Amino acid sequence: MKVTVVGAGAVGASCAEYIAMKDFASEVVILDIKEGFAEGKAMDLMQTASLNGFDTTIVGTTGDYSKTVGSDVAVITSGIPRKPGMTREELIGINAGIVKMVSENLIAQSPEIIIIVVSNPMDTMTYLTHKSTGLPKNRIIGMGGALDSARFKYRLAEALEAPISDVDGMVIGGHSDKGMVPLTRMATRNSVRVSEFLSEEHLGQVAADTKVGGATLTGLLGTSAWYAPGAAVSELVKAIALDSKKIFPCSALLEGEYGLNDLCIGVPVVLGKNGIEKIVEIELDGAEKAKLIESAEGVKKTNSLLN
Ligand SMILES: NC(=O)c1ccc[n+]([C@@H]2O[C@H](COP(=O)([O-])OP(=O)(O)OC[C@H]3O[C@@H](n4cnc5c(N)ncnc54)[C@H](O)[C@@H]3O)[C@@H](O)[C@H]2O)c1
Ligand SMILES: O=C(O)C[C@H](O)C(=O)O
Repeated sequence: MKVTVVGAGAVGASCAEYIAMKDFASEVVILDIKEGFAEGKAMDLMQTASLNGFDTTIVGTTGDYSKTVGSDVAVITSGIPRKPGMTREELIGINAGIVKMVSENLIAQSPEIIIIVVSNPMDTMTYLTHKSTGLPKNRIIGMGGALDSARFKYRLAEALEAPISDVDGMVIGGHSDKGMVPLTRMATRNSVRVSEFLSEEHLGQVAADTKVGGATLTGLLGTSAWYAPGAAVSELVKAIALDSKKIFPCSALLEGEYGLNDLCIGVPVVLGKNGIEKIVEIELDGAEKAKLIESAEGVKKTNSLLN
């Protein structure tokens, strides 16, 4: 499997590192516009290969898309991150132009490519990629829910004082501070609903902390996070590479599912060699449905800013 990562910044480099460490890809190409930056990141990462025990070849390039030819999967991380106090939605002005141009360049070299969109505001950037490229809907995937769910599990484990490996849970909805929908009712600790252990108030706090997970880290770091985003992307790429049919919440183009149309938003999907192999419609209760609809309204409002 050949993977291209566009953007050699914090998230792009982290994606490339985790993909290489998991050792399922033959080649990772990192592309950036900053002269020499991707080449430097690729060389530095290649010098970890004998230490970390992987055989993936990592190549860097400054803007030469011919190096990406024949990629099976591309990850778009190019664009600006937010600073403390900003929302993801404020990034649309600069990032929309970048994501549109990058996706066109990728497809010109690799017509069969599967694209994973990471740049923010991610749901709107995923929608833009659908609208501007016309690729089949299974081949454009937005990464947000996998990260938000990892943060949800972190917060649940903290509240439960339990190991994270004992905890399961999922976040659907838009990848935004307000739009995320952590499914607290369905979250479990080793198959037992977490509501058996945590009060409604405590679970409400877990959900609130999960929703501002990205903003909290941006406040601490001065720029947005990269380790968990990179790890989340690597899991999606791995599921495609290994055709594993695992379920992740991803931003997918909806055409009636969940009663929603003409937007990309986080819902559970089955990932395999064809990208999104199935959108899974789970039974939501009234409150969860209402939150998802409100989240979709927020995403559509941001989509309306695309020109
Ligand atoms: N979806 C998610 O869950 C998630 C998680 C973390 C970050 N993000 C988003 O990912 C994006 C990248 O974040 P980061 O922290 O890596 O930023 P960063 O500034 O560290 O890196 C961005 C890189 O993109 C490059 N770039 C800009 N224009 C380009 C172009 N036209 N072609 C190729 N490269 C280009 C820049 O030179 C830079 O190296 C941001 O928009 C951020 O909000 C999304
Ligand atoms: O918070 C951000 O702006 C980056 C990313 O979407 C995240 O959730 O870490």
